[in-house]
Parts: sequence; C-alpha cells; structure tokens
Amino acid sequence: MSGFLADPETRKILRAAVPVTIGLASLAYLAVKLTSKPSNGFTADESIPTVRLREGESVHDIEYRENPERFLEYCEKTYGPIFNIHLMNQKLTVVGHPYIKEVFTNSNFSSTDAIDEVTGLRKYSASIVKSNCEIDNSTMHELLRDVLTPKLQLFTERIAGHLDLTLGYTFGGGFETKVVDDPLGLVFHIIAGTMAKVFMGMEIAQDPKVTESFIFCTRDFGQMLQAGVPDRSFWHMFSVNTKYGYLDGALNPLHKHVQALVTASTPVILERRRREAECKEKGIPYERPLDIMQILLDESDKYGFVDLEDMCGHIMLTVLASVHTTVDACTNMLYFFAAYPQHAETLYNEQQDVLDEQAREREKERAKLVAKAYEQGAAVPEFDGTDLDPKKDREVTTSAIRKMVYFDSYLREVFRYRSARLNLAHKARKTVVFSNGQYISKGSKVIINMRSAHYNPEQGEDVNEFKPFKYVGQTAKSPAKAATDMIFFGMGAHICPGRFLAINEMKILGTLFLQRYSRVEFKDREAGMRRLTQIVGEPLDQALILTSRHHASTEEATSVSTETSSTSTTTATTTTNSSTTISVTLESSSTMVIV
Ligand code: HEM
Repeated sequence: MSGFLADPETRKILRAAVPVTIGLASLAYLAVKLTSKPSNGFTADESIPTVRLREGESVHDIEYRENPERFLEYCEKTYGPIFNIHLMNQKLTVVGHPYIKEVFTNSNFSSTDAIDEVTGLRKYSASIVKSNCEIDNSTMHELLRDVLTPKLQLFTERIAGHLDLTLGYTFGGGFETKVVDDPLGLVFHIIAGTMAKVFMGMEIAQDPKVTESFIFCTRDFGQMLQAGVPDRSFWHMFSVNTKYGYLDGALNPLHKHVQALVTASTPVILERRRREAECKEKGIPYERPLDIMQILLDESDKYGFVDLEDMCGHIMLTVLASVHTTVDACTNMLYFFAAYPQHAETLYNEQQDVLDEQAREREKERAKLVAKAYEQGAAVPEFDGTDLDPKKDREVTTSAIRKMVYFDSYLREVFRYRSARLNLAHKARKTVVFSNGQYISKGSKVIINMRSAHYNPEQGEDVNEFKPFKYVGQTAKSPAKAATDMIFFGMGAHICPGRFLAINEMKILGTLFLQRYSRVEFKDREAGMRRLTQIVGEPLDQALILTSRHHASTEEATSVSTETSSTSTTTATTTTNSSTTISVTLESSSTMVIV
C-alpha cells in the first residue's frame, strides 16, 4: 500500500485531484461555484434586500472572495439575517440565524435538488445502483444511523490499529522531524484505507484496488460533474450527457470503481455465505464479520438490495459522502494543531492521563486475578495474549476515547471556528414562508450563512477567538450535537448520519498523531492561518513541519534543516511523560522531506 502512494505518478494525480474532489457536503459548495447554468432568479419576495454592488462590479464574487467573513459581517449588519446576493453565477438568498433552522427542517427545501440542478448528480448516482433509486430515498442514511452508529464502538480497535500503522509509514516512523508538503494527500491515504476496512471489511480491504477506488472515485466523480461546466453549447452538453448520463450511465467512471469492489468482494462474500451455512448446519453460532458490507448483506431483504453489484453501488455512494469530507476535516484539525500548539499540548496531556488511568485499572485487574489464584492455590495466570495483556494497557480504546472530554470540546470549537462562510445551498420545491413572513418562491435557492450561526454574539463575547476548551463538562455541547449554534454537519432529517464515525476517526487520529509529534508547525504560518476557515472542498495545501516527541527531547530538535540526511537505525529506550518505558527504533536523525 505504501508502495502505491510512493509512486510519483500516483502522488501527482492525487495532489491534482484534491482541490476538485468532492463529498456530499462540498458538492453544495461546488454546486454554486462551478455551475455554468443560469440561476432561476431571486425569490419574488421584494422585501428581501439585495446587497449593493461595488462600483464597476456586476456580481458579488470579488468582494466576497477578498474576505468572506468581513463581507458577511457587513451584510448581516446592513441588511439583517436574510438578503440576496449574486455569487458564483447564482442568484442566492442568504439565510442567517435565527432562520437557518427553518431551512434545514423544512422538507420543501432540498439540498440535493440544488446540487442536482447544476451538476446532474442524480442521473450519475442513480446509474450505479439498482434499487432505492427514487428521489429522496433514505436507505443509506437509515442504515448508517440505525445500524452502523450503534455498533461504532466495536470499530475503535480496528480504526486505531489501521491509523497507527499507516501513520507510521505515511508520515514516517514517527521519530524524526519532517516537512510534509502535502498533508492532505497523506491524510487521504490514511483515511481511505481506514474507511475501506470499516466499509468493506478486513479481507476485502486488503485488495489495493479497493483503497484506490476509495481514493479516486471522488476525484473521478468530481471531474465528471464539472465536465459540462466551461462550455454551455448544446452539442457539448449532449456529448457529456451521452457519455456519462445516458446509455445507462455506461461510461460513468463510478462504474469501474463499483466493479473493483464487486471483484474484490465476490470470493469473500461467497466464503462468508459458505461459513454461515456450515455453522447453521452444525448448530453453532456464526460470528458475523464487522463491516458495512455485512450490514448490507444482513439487511438486504429489509432494504431491497438486488445483488452484490447493487450493494457495492450503495457503498460507493456512501464513500463519496464520507471519505473526502473526513479527510478534509482531519487535515483541518492538523492545521489547528499547528495554529495553536499550546492547545494541542493540553490534548496530549489529557490523553496521557486517560491512558495512565486505563493502564492502572488494568494493572489492578491483573493483580486481583493473581491474588485470587494465590488464595485458591491455583497457578498464577498468564496474561500474555489475553485481553489483559500488559502490551495492550495503553492502547487507544473506545472507553479511553470517550473519556477525552477536552478533545470533544476541541473538535466542536474547530467545527465552529472554521465554518464562517456560505455553504449548503438548498432549492425551494414549493414556496416557503419564514416565521418572519418573508418567503422564498418555488424554484429559488437559499444558501446557509454558517458564520451567522457559529459567530453569533449570543454564544458569548469571544466568538472571534478560538477557545477550544469552553465546552468541557457540557454534554449538550458534544461535537456531533446539532443546534442553532452548531451546523457543521447540517441539521434536521438530512443531518450527516456518518458524523459519529467521522468524529471517532478524528479523535483516534489526533490522539495517535500527538503521541508521535510534540510540535506541528506551518511551513508558511501566515498562509496556513488563512486556511483555518476554508470550507469543505476548498484546497488545504499548506505544508506542515512535524517534530517528533523523541526528537523534541534532544538538542537536534531545535533546528529544522531542509536537507535529507543518510538514514541510520538505532534501537533505544526512552521514557514518555506517563512514566511508561517503551522501546523505540530510531531511524534517520534529521529532517526528511516527503513529497
Ligand atoms: C467530518 C466529516 C463529515 C462532514 C463535515 C460531513 C458533512 C455533511 C453534511 C453537511 C451533510 C448534509 C447535511 C444536511 O443537508 O443537512 C452530510 C450528509 C451526509 N453525510 Fe456526511 N459528513 C462527514 C462525514 C460523513 C461520513 C463518515 C459518512 C458515512 C459514513 C457520511 C455520510 C453522509 C450521508 C449518507 C449524507 C446524506 C444524508 C441525507 O441526505 O439524508 N458523512 N454530511
């Protein structure tokens, strides 16, 4: 797998792909950014003010791009919570606090309609599934919400294991200082592999083609959706639609990714079926593999999946919604580590306390069992290879992750702080009247002013400051909880059903990352700080410098050279903050540039 990423051609493609890759959430952004189709026009409600254009400008794009947060703040102050703007070739009504909830919770507003209008998304996605094709079908939402999320804790060990392993070979062994030029590309690789294991299962995900599809399907889909954008001629659109949309979508590039999943899964699923039948025959319980593929198999009657290809099509659609968004959120989290190192250190201290406590509890358990055996005159129990194996004492477990309440608060604040722009367009299927009497006429589009929810002065005086631990101890303010002051994952019937998985992955990745690196810095701090509030889908292209925890305790740590030195391998023993002695293998003693 690391070989796959090390291939320079692949890395080039990946880097080029990243700015245009899309997940469902960023589709909304692209939908307004990339369209060449004329907008249907503003709502007919003339009481909604249209923001005045600057002299010599015919749209609001330049002013918005110059400083989105400042532009929105000015508009809110001047025009109130609801106003019209002409942005990205669209006539949009911006809806801000306190009316945002009325968009998310009214089924006559559809974000998929808004995306579909400018990308033709539905045609392409419907062509890779055979069941559940009707508009607004919520099969995957229900499956993720009702079946995956309750089982999420069972995935922690697998996620942690994979992340730990891949962090090692993508970001490096973890004990050198490095310049990572393309953190997004590396996180893409790490998260796509993790998702492949959660979605497809351990055996199927071993096939490198599966992870490749998890990485590249989003890029291919994004490129396809943009295919008709620059040229609006009838014949151009005709050829684009023929290629991708009609002929049953035969040339839809998602098909090859679905086929890759089908090919990798077929022998494994047949074997699972065989084992299940065998267990039934022998009257012994069948231990169901833990992955979304198995969930789909088990629920196929309920949800009407037709065959394996259909299931892989459904998985592929979920991959489009999940991988890029999670990669983006994880990379953005690393940027916050770089922007506010003092807070990252607080997170590290919290994890060490939690893991120390876990280790002490496990030690107590072992001592109890030994004492009992001693009392009973039995042999002293061996713990190696059992659940209480001392080697597992400091593993990142579900209960450890749950106890990291500073991390929960941190993530919520990252989500709040970063989302300060316009996002998530919705189209009105019928005329919708807001509680203040203003209305959006049928066919018009609204876009959510995330800033007005997340930077609302009602949240406290310091909304412009990043205060990551202000929610500690407030269970109602968990990062997954939607509220009028937290709409990072949307709200209402379509709220992101994968948010618990995404947050789990972020906490595990963050924990393992901070175990390895004591310092994360931007190569170009000024440019990096500007990336903190990028919305999902905009490029996160700032290089990071990582200093290993071990390295930080040596003199070399103070200087970061740009040269690559020859590698020497030494085995050493070091002591962590938690006073646990561990053996480490040190490779290369100075800076490496990962390209
Ligand atoms: C940090 C990562 C993620 C972010 C920021 C994110 C964000 C979002 C947002 C904003 C929406 C639209 C909500 C709305 O319209 O109200 C959404 C929908 C969705 N997300 Fe996520 N998401 C993430 C991760 C995931 C993951 C890991 C999965 C799957 C395991 C997933 C599956 C979905 C699905 C299926 C929908 C469509 C829900 C519907 O229309 O009913 N997402 N996501």
